[in-house]
This record gives sequence, structure tokens and C-alpha cells, in this order.
Amino acid sequence: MAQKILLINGPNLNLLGTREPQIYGSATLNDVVKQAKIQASELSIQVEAFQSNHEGAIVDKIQAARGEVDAVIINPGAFTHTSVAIRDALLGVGIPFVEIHVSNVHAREPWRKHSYLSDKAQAVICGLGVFGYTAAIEFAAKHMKVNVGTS
Ligand SMILES: O=C(O)[C@@H]1C=C(O)[C@@H](O)[C@H](O)C1
Repeated sequence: MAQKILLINGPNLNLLGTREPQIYGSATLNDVVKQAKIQASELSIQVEAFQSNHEGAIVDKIQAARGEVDAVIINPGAFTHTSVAIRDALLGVGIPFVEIHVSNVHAREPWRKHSYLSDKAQAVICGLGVFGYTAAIEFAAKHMKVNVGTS
């Protein structure tokens, strides 16, 4: 049976493509999700995509994923820098996760350098643009107990 990855995008990532393109590029969130699903399907992995501008909705989604997915790939958006609740939810359900940022957060405002998730992430990807999502799925498939190619 195809293994499953939950792809979570946080606040304002629904604006990808039109939001500060000099920082985030021109690809839309739909482009990202479409590419992720194609890539994952070639690895016999299912991707469920979720986006919310609301912290509690992201927490609820993470909690509901317990026992349902093998890995989480999360771009928490601004909640990266603020959310103990999302950290606690990820630790609470015990699902391994990859943290991703489209931009290089370490080359931006100082307060973007801190993440409430990074020390618990299997990997942190930032600054690769939307290719970071491709890298995250490849990493998850190879290193996060997602059984690739099994039926
Ligand atoms: O680069 C990104 O994908 C992250 C996206 C956001 O919305 C910002 O609040 C983060 O600071 C960076």
C-alpha cells in the first residue's frame, strides 16, 4: 500500500506566486502541491496537502494525522518563529517531520533565524526555493521509514 506523507503549509503560503516574488519566487502553492504529488506517486507514496492561516487548525491537522501518515513535511510560515503549540503537536503525535522554508531564513531579519521546530526536525531545508519541497519528499522517501515501492 502506498505510504503517506502529510504536507503542511502555514500562513500566507497560499499567496505563493504573488507574495514577494523576489523572496518566494513565482510558483504558486498549487504548483508546489501538484509537483509534490507527481513526484511522490512515482515513489509509490501518497501526499496529502494541507494549508491553513490558523495555528489551531494546523495543530488539529497534526493531531488527526497520528497513526495515519509516515512523515510530515511542514512549512510553518511565520508560526516557525512563534508556535510552541505546533512544536508540541508534532512531538505529541510522534510523527517524524521535515521543516522546510522557501527562503533562506538565516539571511533575513534576525528574528527569522529562530525556529521552535528545528531542533526536533529530521531535517531542515531552507533557501532552495520551492525545490525545497522536492528535496523534502526525496529525503522522506529515503530516510523516514516511508516504504518506497512496496504494494
Ligand atoms: O521561507 C519560507 O517559506 C517561510 C515563510 C514565511 O511565511 C515566513 O514567515 C518565514 O519566515 C519563512
